[in-house]
Amino acid sequence: MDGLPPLRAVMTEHGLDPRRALGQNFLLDLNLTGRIARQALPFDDHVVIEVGPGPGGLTRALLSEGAPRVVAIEKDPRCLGALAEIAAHYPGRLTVIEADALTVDIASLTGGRPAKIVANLPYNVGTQLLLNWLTPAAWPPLWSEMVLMFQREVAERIVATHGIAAYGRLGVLAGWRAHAAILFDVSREAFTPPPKVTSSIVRLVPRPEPIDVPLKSLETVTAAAFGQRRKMLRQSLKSLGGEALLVRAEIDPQRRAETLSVEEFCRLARLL
Ligand SMILES: C[S@@+](CC[C@H](N)C(=O)[O-])C[C@H]1O[C@@H](n2cnc3c(N)ncnc32)[C@H](O)[C@@H]1O
Repeated sequence: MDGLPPLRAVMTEHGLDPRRALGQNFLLDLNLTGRIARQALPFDDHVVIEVGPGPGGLTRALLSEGAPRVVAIEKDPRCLGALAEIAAHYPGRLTVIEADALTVDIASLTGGRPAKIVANLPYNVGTQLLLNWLTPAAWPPLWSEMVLMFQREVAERIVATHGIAAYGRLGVLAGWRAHAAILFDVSREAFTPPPKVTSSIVRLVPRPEPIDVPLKSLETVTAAAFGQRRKMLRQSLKSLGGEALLVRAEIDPQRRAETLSVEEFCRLARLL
């Protein structure tokens, strides 16, 4: 399709037998990776940051869909040969960094240009990576859009709002910074090897206006509230001021955590 060898042949040539410890469930169908890459259009002058390119299915799709510049961070050195072939096919457009993405400051990769993050994330570190990108104090964030694959259950927690069973700390932190939506599901069979569960593609875009509140306070209040999510807030927030705190925030002390909007959590956090 793009003049490069089929991904299955690439895996054989480079000895890329998938490793579970690295969350390696590869997408080998370029039609599917193309569909994912197109969710991040238009690329304009954005740098696309991809975490975990593996044998390069999504990387190839991003480049063939016109991303002017892709910076890919991969922890597994076995993938570097296959990725170097892609870089040679698209001169000057792909940079591969061999690193653990958890330790990379992505601000150092954009060269001051706007960025989009597009990735089929390793499941074991996906949530932590998302939190690393969501929570820096700087506003606007350096990403103008993220298109990310998660296990469906995690995706549901990211997009959940108040009143929904999956709503919890992750939904509050995501909602504090971004508007998030599930775009479509990807079945287990699409991966090599198939994971245990269905996956979903999530899009996040920054909120139009930031909500000014210290991250630490927001984490403290959501941890306490959702740590005892069945209890009334006057009980679950007892150690943080309980009823008096809730009254100051003009929130009914008899409510439960999952009924509070992101804005209400932020109001409470600001009073801590
Ligand atoms: C789910 S696979 C996706 C591979 C490829 N993007 C695809 O869609 O076929 C996750 C990839 O992330 C890499 N990876 C795992 N942990 C990582 C980390 N901490 N930092 C960077 N890459 C990591 C794995 O080696 C693997 O290539």
